Amino acid sequence: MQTEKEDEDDAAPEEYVALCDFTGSGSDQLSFSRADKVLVHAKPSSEWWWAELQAVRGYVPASYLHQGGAEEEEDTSLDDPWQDEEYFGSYGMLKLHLEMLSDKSRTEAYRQVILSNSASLNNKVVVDLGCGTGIISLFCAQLAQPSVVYAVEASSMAEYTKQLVKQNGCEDIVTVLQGRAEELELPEQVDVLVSEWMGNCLLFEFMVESVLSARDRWLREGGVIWPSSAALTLVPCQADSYYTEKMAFWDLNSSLVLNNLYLCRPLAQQEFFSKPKFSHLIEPGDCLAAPCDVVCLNMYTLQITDLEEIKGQFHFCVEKSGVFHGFTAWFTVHFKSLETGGATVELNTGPTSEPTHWKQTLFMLDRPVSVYAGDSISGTILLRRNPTWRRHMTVTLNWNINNSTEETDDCQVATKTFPMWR
Ligand SMILES: NC(=[NH2+])NCCC[C@H]1O[C@@H](n2cnc3c(N)ncnc32)[C@H](O)[C@@H]1O
Repeated sequence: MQTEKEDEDDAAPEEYVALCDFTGSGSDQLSFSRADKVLVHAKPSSEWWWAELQAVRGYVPASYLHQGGAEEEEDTSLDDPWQDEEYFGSYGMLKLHLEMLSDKSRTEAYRQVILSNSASLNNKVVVDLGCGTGIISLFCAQLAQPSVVYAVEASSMAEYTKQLVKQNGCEDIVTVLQGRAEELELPEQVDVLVSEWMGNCLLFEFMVESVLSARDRWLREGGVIWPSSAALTLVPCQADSYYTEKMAFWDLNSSLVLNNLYLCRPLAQQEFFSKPKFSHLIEPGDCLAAPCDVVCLNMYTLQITDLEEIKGQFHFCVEKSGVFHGFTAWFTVHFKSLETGGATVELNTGPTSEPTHWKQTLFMLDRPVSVYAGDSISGTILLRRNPTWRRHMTVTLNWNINNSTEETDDCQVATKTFPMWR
């Protein structure tokens, strides 16, 4: 990738600060750690710059660097790429815990896991990572006889969790440890690591990284992790009411104000369709094809580095003619039984299950397309983690539509990238 530019003696390199760690691949990429001061000598492209650190030169990803004076180094993006202050601050209040505890499917799935494995949990050492109010730890203590449950919780909710454990008579089994799992030590390895870590579109919040880090540090050889696997499912869908509400409203004379508001359409597209819609409830009848699992994660083998970019493929056969407004995504997690041959528990957040607090995630196309039974929609999905804001990602969908009708063999190819949220 060398150009004569990089070989020139530079006038004056610019100093940048690294926002997070970068491990170069290949001999011409320069590795660095968060907060390193990197000298940028040339910017041959918007994505890769030629830089120097401690007299070593190489290519660096521009998005990992931040230029600013001393005053800007106070910028939170340097100190808190995980936004932990805001993140754990929100979990220190009841709102999110009330939402999760009120989610019957979610809470009952975890209760079922403990109940159906109660015999095997006898005398086991369990850690509940991100225990919140401690409900899963209480299930363990009340429905089984583990020797100990370490309930790990970083937010200030842990103070109340300690009282809840005592109030429910479980203090001889459940030990609440307040702190980020990454900064805590447990007195022993564990037999079982259980956590409810799933975010919108499965990965948002990237709490999964904390689970994998805890697995690598605390789970003994042959130990069990719950959930044991996770799948992200996608389907092409109609979203007529959402489209009408947000976009058709601006068409001539369709809105209540009976004026020409047509010029607002590009604004509406940017404002309402450029990001995914969380908490979307898709009707089963809105699915234009059979859903497809596009990503499958094995929680025993998944590595933290795998989370940077996760790719999936799909091929949908349109089963009924309709309007292709977008894609809807949801996830399913499985809890393998501790007992050989025991039943696997499933928590499915899709449209054919009881709605959960996650509901589904809708990715709207810029323009709806009519599709007909027999057409096919195939392509790829790419979940790319944000190198700076570590709880965020972008979702890129590439698709092409193959019309089934003989007379036209036109194939419409398209792509769209959705930030979630940065
Ligand atoms: N399913 C989700 N999307 N969120 C539900 C679980 C999140 C709970 O885990 C806690 N939590 C999240 N990450 C951590 C961590 N690394 N260490 C300790 N507690 C954590 C967080 O404070 C909250 O109480």
